[in-house]
Amino acid sequence: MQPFSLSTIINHPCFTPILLPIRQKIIISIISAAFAGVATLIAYQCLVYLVAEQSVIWLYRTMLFFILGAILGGISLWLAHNAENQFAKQLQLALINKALHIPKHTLSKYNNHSLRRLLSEDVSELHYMVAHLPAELSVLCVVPIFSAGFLFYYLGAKAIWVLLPGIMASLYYLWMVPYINQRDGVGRMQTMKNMIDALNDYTRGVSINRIFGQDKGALENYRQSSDNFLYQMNLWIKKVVLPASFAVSLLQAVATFTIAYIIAKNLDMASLLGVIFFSLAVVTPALRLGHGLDYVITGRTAASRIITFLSLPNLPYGEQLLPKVSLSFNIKNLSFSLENRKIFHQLNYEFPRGEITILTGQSGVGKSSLLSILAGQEVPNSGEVYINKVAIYELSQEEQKKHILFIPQHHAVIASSIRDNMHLFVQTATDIQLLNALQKVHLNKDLNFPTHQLSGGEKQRLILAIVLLSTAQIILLDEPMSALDRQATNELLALLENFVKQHKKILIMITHDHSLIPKFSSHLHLSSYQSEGENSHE
Ligand SMILES: Nc1ncnc2c1ncn2[C@@H]1O[C@H](COP(=O)(O)OP(=O)(O)OP(=O)(O)O)[C@@H](O)[C@H]1O
Repeated sequence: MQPFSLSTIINHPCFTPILLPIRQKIIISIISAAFAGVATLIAYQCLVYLVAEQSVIWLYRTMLFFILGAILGGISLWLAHNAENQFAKQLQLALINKALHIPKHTLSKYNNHSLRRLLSEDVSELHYMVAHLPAELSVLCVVPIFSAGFLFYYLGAKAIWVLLPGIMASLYYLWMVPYINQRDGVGRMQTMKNMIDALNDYTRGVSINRIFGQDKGALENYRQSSDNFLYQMNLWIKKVVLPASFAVSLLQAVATFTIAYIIAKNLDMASLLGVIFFSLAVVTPALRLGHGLDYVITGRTAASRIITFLSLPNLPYGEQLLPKVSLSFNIKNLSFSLENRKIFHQLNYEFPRGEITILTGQSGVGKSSLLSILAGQEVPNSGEVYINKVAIYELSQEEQKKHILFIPQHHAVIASSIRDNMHLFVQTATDIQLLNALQKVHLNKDLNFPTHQLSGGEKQRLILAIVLLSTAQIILLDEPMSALDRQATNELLALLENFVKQHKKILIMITHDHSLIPKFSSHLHLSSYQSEGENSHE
């Protein structure tokens, strides 16, 4: 992806609401940085007078302006970092918020690794652009002008000769180095990406690689790509870093010193010192900025990824509220396609209250997709999901969450304690209530028990305990008993049936177990749209 330009990033509607609150701090930081630069230059001038007159008053003035420069520089840095922290926090919240509001299949295009990268690495890669770049640009505008002014004061028109090496070094640093960098940058970035990918593949796949005896191969991949990365970095140091540092030290410092000495040798010692100070000071802001330009390139790439994510369309939400009792739940003419492939077409069904509805159909037919649509987490192409005759997208997200408990097939249990997992769904339940629910599903574990040590069947029991505690009227479960044996399935189904009947809930459950079909009077069967042209229900 071609990174967006800086002006597109700053003016993008996703970024402006996050940048606006920190605008004031950034402006004050920019002004403080410029004044800090000027105060330091004045301190240099006082130093020249101190050398010339050797009086205490110039010593005090020199100290005063150096201290003033340091204080203003400190204020500038503090404000910029404070603003950047605020910016990073708001940006992370915006990203998390976006992840909660986009359709499920859009979110599934981002794996855990790329989501984590967006939230952590990409946000921190904007650090330089927010906390340093504005101040460095302002110093680059102000300090060279003042330095040149002082030089003209000492040398008149001849100052142009002493300025030349500084100007050339600055141009080399700000134009040539980024050009060379960019020319080789894509290859270098690719090598770095290969190495990170190899590392991620290795760490992510370590347990699977062990099963297939591929762990040595994965490690070898990582070793090769890190060797390649080292080779590329050494090449970059040879081609870019060394010539740049030679240019800066020889061209700027040595040439400036020589020219300044030749031109100003008739001046007194103090003025010669002034000439050298100010001609060296011309280039300092350019060096600082030049060093940061690398971060601007990576920052622009990170910002482009963030903007692309924040621009994804949200799920539709409304403001409607629902009554607490007597819910009806039905779908009307529901059709859904993914990547231009029709999954199901014109589905109609009324889900009865106080009963379990089972949802069946062969693998890949669209059962999980239908469940996501029923939960309001996916948008159908046409048709509606109605709760109490209100279309689901007219409800607010909070209202949907209040009335619907949706537990997808994967990722339903997070790696933490049993208590944490239960509190995710039922925040107000006491420990006694949690333990009661666990007891009903025959999961005899402590609330602090780590969930990564639970078996597949035990995780499903934990989910069912959560269902028993939930106050939601509509419960959507994706294969909740697939890891349980026949006896446990029958016991837990009986428990669920009672619970649903007693509390007049609507429970829809995907199953591949066809022996369960006769047990339930409400049954929605999805057939493949491609092979049969329509979906059926019983
Ligand atoms: N994020 C996605 N992007 C594109 N296609 C997808 C995505 N998720 C699922 N699909 C496709 O949509 C179709 C329906 O998938 P879905 O998971 O709803 O089927 P399912 O009936 O629940 O399958 P299973 O019983 O195997 O869990 C499948 O063919 C699947 O390949």
